[in-house]
Amino acid sequence: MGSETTPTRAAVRVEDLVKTYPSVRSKRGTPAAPAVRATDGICLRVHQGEIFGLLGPNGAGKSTLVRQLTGLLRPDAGEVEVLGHDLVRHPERAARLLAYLGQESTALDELTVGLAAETTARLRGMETAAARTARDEVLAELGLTPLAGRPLKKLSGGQRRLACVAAALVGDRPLLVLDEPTTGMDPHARRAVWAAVDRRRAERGVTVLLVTHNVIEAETVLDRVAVLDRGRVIACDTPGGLKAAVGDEVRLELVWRDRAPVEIPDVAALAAAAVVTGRRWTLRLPPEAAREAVTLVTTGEAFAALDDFRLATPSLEDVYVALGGRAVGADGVEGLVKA
Ligand SMILES: Nc1ncnc2c1ncn2[C@@H]1O[C@H](COP(=O)(O)OP(=O)(O)OP(=O)(O)O)[C@@H](O)[C@H]1O
Repeated sequence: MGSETTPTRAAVRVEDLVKTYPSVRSKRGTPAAPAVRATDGICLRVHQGEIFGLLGPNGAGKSTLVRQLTGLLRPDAGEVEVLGHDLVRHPERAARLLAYLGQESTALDELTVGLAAETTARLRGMETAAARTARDEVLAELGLTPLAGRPLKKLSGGQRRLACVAAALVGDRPLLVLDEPTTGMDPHARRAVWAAVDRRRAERGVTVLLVTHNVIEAETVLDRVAVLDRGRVIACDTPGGLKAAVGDEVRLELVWRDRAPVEIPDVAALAAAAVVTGRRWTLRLPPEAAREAVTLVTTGEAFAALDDFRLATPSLEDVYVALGGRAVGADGVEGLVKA
């Protein structure tokens, strides 16, 4: 008995969640907007203490899903349970269970950074003295102490976002729902955010549900990730598991100095398999074929025309492309990949 592992408790359980935004009738000069099924039968389990990511293209339904999870948007059908509480029947319980950082948060704009954190802590039930201690701790943790007296509306985009993260972190909620929390932040601020999140997970078993477009960040912070597309979960696994699912192909990126030497027949053959973006070619090849391609482009005439090359094992971005044909840039910019 002692050797058996106890099943991890689900912090979040979502069952067959559906939300359709109704159609909007046409008005003079504007076309009618059809109904949109933004979440289409989503089922998810997020374990306690997990950092769980939602990844997917624009309009996939991520924000709609998290707004339903946080009790802000009533689903048409389905179940949402957070730490054993039914949030479809009792959406008012969400405030006690979770902290939600939405994509656009202007509610705190008039307050100073210090007051935003302190007021949020008070609203979450802390006494004044405890709220002030929590405020000072979180501002120090995120490097915001020098900005404590500045109103949020007078900060830069990244600083304001960091102040909103500070407000989300005070008050010790067991579930943090963060919709693109690090947008606009510099690497220093991003690291401070992830260190603060990790500390709460390690010390208090906090669960984190994170919406992100940044696949590189996702690879480094997430325990598991669900990929959403058109309101459905199309894959759910660890980043490693998802990458294994795309096979053992490696990615070869070639950047040509001026133009690719396609008059060399072997280079022309590579071109046929490449995704071409200006001077950059991206190829996905079995390891042996990738080795041959590297030999080809690093010798003779082809090498003279080559500016740079990179060989990499699959990334989450490759998983994404393999799953849906869309690419997400490390900077969060999306585009359709022409196969
Ligand atoms: N209030 C609304 N009324 C009508 N349609 C909406 C509304 N909000 C979102 N939608 C539509 O629902 C779909 C899902 O939108 P949602 O904002 O959930 O996507 P998302 O994955 O969060 O996208 P992004 O990555 O751009 O933030 C989209 O087609 C969107 O146009």
